[in-house]
Amino acid sequence: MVVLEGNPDLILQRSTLVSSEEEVKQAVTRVAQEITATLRQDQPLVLCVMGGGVVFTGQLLPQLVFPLEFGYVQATRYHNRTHGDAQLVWKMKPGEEVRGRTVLLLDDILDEGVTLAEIKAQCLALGASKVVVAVLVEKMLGRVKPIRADFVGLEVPDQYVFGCGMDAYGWWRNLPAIYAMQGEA
Ligand SMILES: O=P(O)(O)OC[C@H]1O[C@H](OP(=O)(O)OP(=O)(O)O)[C@H](O)[C@@H]1O
Ligand code: HPA
Repeated sequence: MVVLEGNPDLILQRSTLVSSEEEVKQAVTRVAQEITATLRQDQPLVLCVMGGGVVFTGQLLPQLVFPLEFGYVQATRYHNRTHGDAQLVWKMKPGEEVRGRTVLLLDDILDEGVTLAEIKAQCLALGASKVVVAVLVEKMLGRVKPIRADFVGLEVPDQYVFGCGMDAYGWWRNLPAIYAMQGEA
């Protein structure tokens, strides 16, 4: 069996393009327009879900033309692997600043939904008045998830995808397009 883990060049060689850079840009612009139409009066607190959310956030924020505040949370359950643990590990929890606010969570991918469901629940438990979720991509699993995203840029097939903030064994978050890793669901 070929080991892809420490071999970023091989990972990329053995992948297929899912969404081009242009498709990603268009999706981000559409999502920005949808969010603006919905939240422009809300003065939301926008929270990037680090680290995967960083590219989507960086592309989206300058296209949100209304007053907002910005911060981040960080949690992981994949640990640079291709399957997630049941348990989410918090690195930076939301704090008191969410109380009474409309919170907009920005992440790269809604896959099984465990991560965003837990972050949303945490924000609500801390007194957020509303939590809205936007993701660059949603993986089409064909089954019910514990959360639905309010805004979705692109739908991707049930394969392990990377690029645009999403890692492949820790590599390639920097790619401007989205790829599927061969042989990894
Ligand atoms: O919907 P789920 O199945 O819960 O998966 C989605 C989450 O998985 C990834 O995070 P990861 O745990 O890889 O941490 P990272 O952001 O540091 O990559 C991704 O950034 C999402 O936050
Ligand atoms: N790719 C990258 N990160 C992820 C994925 C994926 O398919 N699913 C959950 N986190």
